[in-house]
Amino acid sequence: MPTAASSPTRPSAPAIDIRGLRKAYGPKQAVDGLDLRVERGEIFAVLGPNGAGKTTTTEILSGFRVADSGEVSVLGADPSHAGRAWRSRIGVVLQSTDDLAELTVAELVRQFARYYPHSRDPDEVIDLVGLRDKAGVRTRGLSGGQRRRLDVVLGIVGRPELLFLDEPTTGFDPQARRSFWSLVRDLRVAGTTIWLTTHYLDEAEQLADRVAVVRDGKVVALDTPEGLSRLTAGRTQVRWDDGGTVREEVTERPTALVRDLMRDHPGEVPGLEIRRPSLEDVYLELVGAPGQDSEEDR
Ligand SMILES: Nc1ncnc2c1ncn2[C@@H]1O[C@H](COP(=O)(O)OP(=O)(O)OP(=O)(O)O)[C@@H](O)[C@H]1O
Repeated sequence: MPTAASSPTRPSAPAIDIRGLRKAYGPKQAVDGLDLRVERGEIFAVLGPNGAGKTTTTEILSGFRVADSGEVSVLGADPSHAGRAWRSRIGVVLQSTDDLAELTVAELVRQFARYYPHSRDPDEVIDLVGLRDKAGVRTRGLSGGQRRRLDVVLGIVGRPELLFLDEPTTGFDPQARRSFWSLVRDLRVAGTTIWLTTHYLDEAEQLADRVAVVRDGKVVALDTPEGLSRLTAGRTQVRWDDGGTVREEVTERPTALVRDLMRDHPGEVPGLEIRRPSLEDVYLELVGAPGQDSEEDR
């Protein structure tokens, strides 16, 4: 574990502090004035659709890409100028790594472990993600989901204080996702701060202490998963058949509305449906429903 001397960040300082972050690719503003603060020890999810700017932000925070403007502090340092000691304190699982395909899983993990001063036992970490029976297989022979699990091993073998996971469970089957989630929770219990980007709502809901919903490079909502769910509170859809026409009202007082409908319709209210919007409805409202034009498609 890092000593106080190797860890210049004050315990109360955030793990990540982002102010006014911007990054464009030509005319495309991928990150458009992002402000975020991630506390130490939390699992922070960045949830958004394809093209929302999640990968670009993660690459800037982990020192793989330089921002156009804004201030970024990660474990007390500017990632674009941070050195080897800083890098040994973070773990990164970016999308689509394709390195050293001729090495076996065990050889690659051992090689990575040597880069870090306080690395974990390579065999133990390989076990942890269920790749023990693939330890002797060349990495190019792995399936997509197995390769992703190997990426995760490479991200955590250095025992990072802060772990970046960019859409880590893409290509996982449901069982692998569940065991990955439990691994992430264990890492948090061990004190690791986790930055997790995802476009899976259930993943953010299951894992995150707080969730930033991003769209077009901006934060459109930031709260705990429960707080985001509360955005649906007080909004109930009541539908009924009004002489052959389907009517719908969104109301904070569904009981009163139904009472009025019962008065107008002695017996059954035709086609009565009452529905509270789910968290998914709220998310789609925030980021735009599938198929709806986003900046990416324009
Ligand atoms: N190297 C690049 N050159 C040009 N445009 C890019 C580049 N990388 C990303 N973009 C564009 O910037 C926007 C944000 O992309 P980014 O990959 O950061 O989003 P994302 O939220 O991670 O999406 P995904 O979930 O698809 O990975 C997109 O419109 C993307 O097409």
